[in-house]
Amino acid sequence: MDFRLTDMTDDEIAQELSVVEPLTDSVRDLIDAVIRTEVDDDVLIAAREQIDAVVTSLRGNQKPGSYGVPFTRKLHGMPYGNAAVGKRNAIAPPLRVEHHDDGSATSEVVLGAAYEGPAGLVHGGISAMLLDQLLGEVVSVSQGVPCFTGTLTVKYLRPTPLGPLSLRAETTGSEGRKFFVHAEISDAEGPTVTAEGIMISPANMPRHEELKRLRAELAASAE
Ligand SMILES: CCCCCCCCCCCCCCCC(=O)SCCNC(=O)CCNC(=O)[C@H](O)C(C)(C)COP(=O)(O)OP(=O)(O)OC[C@H]1O[C@@H](n2cnc3c(N)ncnc32)[C@H](O)[C@@H]1OP(=O)(O)O
Repeated sequence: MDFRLTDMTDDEIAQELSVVEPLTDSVRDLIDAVIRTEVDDDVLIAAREQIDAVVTSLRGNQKPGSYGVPFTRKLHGMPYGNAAVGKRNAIAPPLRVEHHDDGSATSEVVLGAAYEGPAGLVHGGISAMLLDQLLGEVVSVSQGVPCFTGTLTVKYLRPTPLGPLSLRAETTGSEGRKFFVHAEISDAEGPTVTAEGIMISPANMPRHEELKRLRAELAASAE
């Protein structure tokens, strides 16, 4: 993982997010509106012209390549372009993960028309992506080392309806740099999809103690 550092302060990050997150929500709303609109063609054509004008204005100043994952001097990651949780990425479902003292992670999410596979149901690839993200986060945060997905096994128990869903993940064991994790998606009736993951802390990744030392060094150098 690339530990590219940013000098942004907590206040500057909060200020950026206060502007960017509502913009991302508006673009998500736009995606949903385009899927479900039944307005006439002339309204669609006018909408396209307005959207193209917005794109031109945003292209006025762009990063080269992807967003990447900058880290603050407290080694707090900012994966704002991330496909599953990027705060600037309107394609990402509105997923907010909560980490708990017992080492588990949970999320409540509402999936709308943009995440459809079979009619009225969540696309299987979206379910797999959400579970993969949760598995990666639960192990990375609870173990204090960033982990990559080595193997992801997904079992679709029954169709997952669009609408409100609950997600839960926990680490079930470890062997060296390998962590075994379990996660599931549930609707009001119970689990619809389960996943087992083998998440691996790559050999070249800083270990927990090393990360703590790096954080302390960077905090001291920022004073
Ligand atoms: C700062 C503190 C916290 C911060 C908190 C931040 C939050 C941060 C959240 C991140 C959340 C991300 C959530 C999305 C996660 C993705 O989407 S990651 C992207 C998808 N995954 C990838 O691209 C991974 C691609 N593969 C690789 O990079 C490498 O093959 C791996 C998986 C890192 C392994 O590389 P390696 O370390 O060189 O592995 P290696 O030494 O060969 O093997 C080590 C052990 O793992 C086993 N192994 C190797 N590959 C595999 C495999 N594919 N399957 C199963 N076992 C395997 C080996 O057999 C070996 O086992 P033992 O012999 O020790 O029993």
